[in-house]
Amino acid sequence: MEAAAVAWTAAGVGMALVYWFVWVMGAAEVKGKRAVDLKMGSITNDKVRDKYTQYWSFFRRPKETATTEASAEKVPAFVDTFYNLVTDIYEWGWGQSFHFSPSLPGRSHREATRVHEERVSDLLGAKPGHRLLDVGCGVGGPMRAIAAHSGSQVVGITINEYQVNRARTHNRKAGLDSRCEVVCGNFLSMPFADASFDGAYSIEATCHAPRLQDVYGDVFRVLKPGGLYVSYEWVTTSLYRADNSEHVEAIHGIERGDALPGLRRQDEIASIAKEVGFEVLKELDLALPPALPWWTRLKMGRIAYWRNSLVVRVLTMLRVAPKGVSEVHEMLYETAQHLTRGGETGIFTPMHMVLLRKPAAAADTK
Ligand SMILES: C=C(CC[C@@H](C)[C@H]1CC[C@H]2C3=CC[C@H]4[C@H](C)[C@@H](O)CC[C@]4(C)[C@H]3CC[C@]12C)C(C)C
Ligand SMILES: C[S@@+](CC[C@H](N)C(=O)[O-])C[C@H]1O[C@@H](n2cnc3c(N)ncnc32)[C@H](O)[C@@H]1O
Repeated sequence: MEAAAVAWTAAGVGMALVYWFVWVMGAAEVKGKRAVDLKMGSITNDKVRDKYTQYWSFFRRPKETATTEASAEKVPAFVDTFYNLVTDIYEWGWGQSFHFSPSLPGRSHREATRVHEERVSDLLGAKPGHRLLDVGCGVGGPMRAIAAHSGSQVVGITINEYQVNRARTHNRKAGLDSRCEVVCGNFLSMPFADASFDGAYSIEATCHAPRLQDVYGDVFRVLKPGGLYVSYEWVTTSLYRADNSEHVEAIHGIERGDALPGLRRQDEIASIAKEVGFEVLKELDLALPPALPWWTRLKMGRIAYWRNSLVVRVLTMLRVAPKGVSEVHEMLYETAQHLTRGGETGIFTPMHMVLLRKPAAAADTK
């Protein structure tokens, strides 16, 4: 009798622990995504591993993906696959804004994220009546913050259909669907009319473009003359040394784990903007002091990543999550180490900000 009671108690405690670990601890803090709801975008469960393998073999040597025209053309499709694989994990472990921001003393990550997004809105001078373009909008965290802060209309574009659906759901839930619209498409050739936006922005998204000229050129085309464009770019800084193997390893690690066809140098951005016709009004690395490190959030998350990895394994074993999720999670964990290294050494920044203007007298097309 006593043995039975012990067994029942142990079973009860076990169940409670699993519940706590997976449903409670594994649940989104403020993010709206729980571990038990992890999907791999529009990839069916039986294809997750194959898709991950295909992704990995394509981006294994990131620099080569941009150098031949044939492989550069394939980049958007592989970026789409990447976001099918990672979107739910990002939402679960990070939130609805897929970018970094400088830490703010005494303020939460959520607040620091919002401040970084509102800065874009303020740089653009966004206001009610303006129609803004969000280039590479993810699931729309920045779009909702900017629409709420400025009162403007925002149209977002993403290559990934699954993100379109997530973003629309979040917009509806936030009561912002009348001011936030989401379109599935390629930002290298956008389905928008010439001179149809008052302003545009991209937050940590154009780094996926094999040629920055293509995306900047198309943003230039859809902006009204006099319209402003703000971009937060992922770049290597002047501290990066191509003959330093540690530097090379960190940068390759960042490129491989983030679907990047080769990072650009910080000093290339403004000249590319000018090449397509923009005036450069401001250029600043927002990660430089007095800004506090953006990578501390990644470092602080280590215990949570360990827990997440266990949760993902348990869910895969229980067949709640598809096979292959653990590999994707592991890849992200390694990417986080490379990003941290890039931040600590100062060879990489994810927030090189440029404020650009299409000249008032510019022709409507590039
Ligand atoms: C701009 C891009 C994405 C930037 C970041 C939002 C993401 C870069 C690396 C991601 C993560 C790394 C570790 C994950 C962790 C192992 C997991 O348990 C929970 C999610 C992570 C923290 C995940 C979250 C998003 C990132 C920080 C790129 C793609 C251009
Ligand atoms: C790291 S996420 C950033 C999302 C959003 N800006 C944010 O901060 O939350 C990069 C985004 O760029 C989009 N993207 C990448 N390449 C694209 C392309 N060729 N066309 C359209 N969107 C693209 C991805 O689908 C994703 O939504």
